[in-house]
Amino acid sequence: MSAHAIPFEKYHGTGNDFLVVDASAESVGDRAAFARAHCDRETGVTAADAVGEGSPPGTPTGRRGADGVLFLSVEERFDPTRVVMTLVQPDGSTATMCGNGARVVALWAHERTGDREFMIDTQAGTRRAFVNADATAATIEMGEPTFDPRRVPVVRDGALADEPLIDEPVEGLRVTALNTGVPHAVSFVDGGRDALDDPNRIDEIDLDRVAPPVRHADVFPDGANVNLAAVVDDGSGDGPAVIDQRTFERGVEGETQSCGTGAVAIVAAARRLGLIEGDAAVSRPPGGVLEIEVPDRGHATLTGPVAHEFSGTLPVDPR
Ligand SMILES: N[C@H](CCC[C@H](N)C(=O)O)C(=O)O
Repeated sequence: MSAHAIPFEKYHGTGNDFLVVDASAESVGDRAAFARAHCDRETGVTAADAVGEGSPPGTPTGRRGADGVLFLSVEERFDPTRVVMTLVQPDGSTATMCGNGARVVALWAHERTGDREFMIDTQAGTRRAFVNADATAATIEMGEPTFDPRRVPVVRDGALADEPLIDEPVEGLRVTALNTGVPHAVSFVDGGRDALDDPNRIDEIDLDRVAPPVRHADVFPDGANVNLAAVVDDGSGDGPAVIDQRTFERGVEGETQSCGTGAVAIVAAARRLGLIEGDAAVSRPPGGVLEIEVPDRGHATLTGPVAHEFSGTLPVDPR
């Protein structure tokens, strides 16, 4: 292991946790190896790697490792300030977009610049981001979700080649396929987290068993993140719809505490299937509460809490 260590910071948005490295100040030659080593849930980064000020161990996620490394560079010569974001995942792959990661980027950039509005350059496009007045939450414009099979992407032969994949069986789950910056499969189940009497409720499903065949199905040439969703309130009364969420993430190859592109995908799919009323909804992944808007046209938005956990240094070459 090389002795050379670089500064990092750890943040999370609704339990989706990320290491942040300032890519304009630090150079990491092998980003995939860095992410694989330090994101590992058994041997990766811990609060014990923290130095200086920051929250003590027992921080909100409190777990070893992370769901990815955000390599960021701020470009203050633009107005609003731009931040170039690259997310390298625990398996070493790069994701084109990450909703909770982009919310972390906004808070990180706010803490550096004092600004509240940013343009974040992702591989899925440039996204506007806002930090709230007391810097406890951030909103991201997420682009327009698409069900277009060429853009999810979904690949099928013959007459189905140009058809979107809507509420159809794939490897044992009924799913709807769409892209919200990254590919998602959404499967609606009956009981929400609190429906304790329902044997089919969302938390009774063995996601680590049912998701991988869908995630690797031939119809998804780039793979897919796999979401379970239960409509708890359809939004026909007072207030927005409420949906419980669980997501198995490509690149993490496991369930995460929260997924922002997944939350947007669930709300967009629920609208498409006529399961909810209105264009605003609340999604409740295990790690917290996200607010989503999916208007008929234009950007979806994603809002939710985001927090700094601790700062420290890590070996740049962990092999
Ligand atoms: N957690 C992220 C999604 C990362 C995307 C990634 N897992 C992939 O598609 O490879 C989010 O909040 O949107």
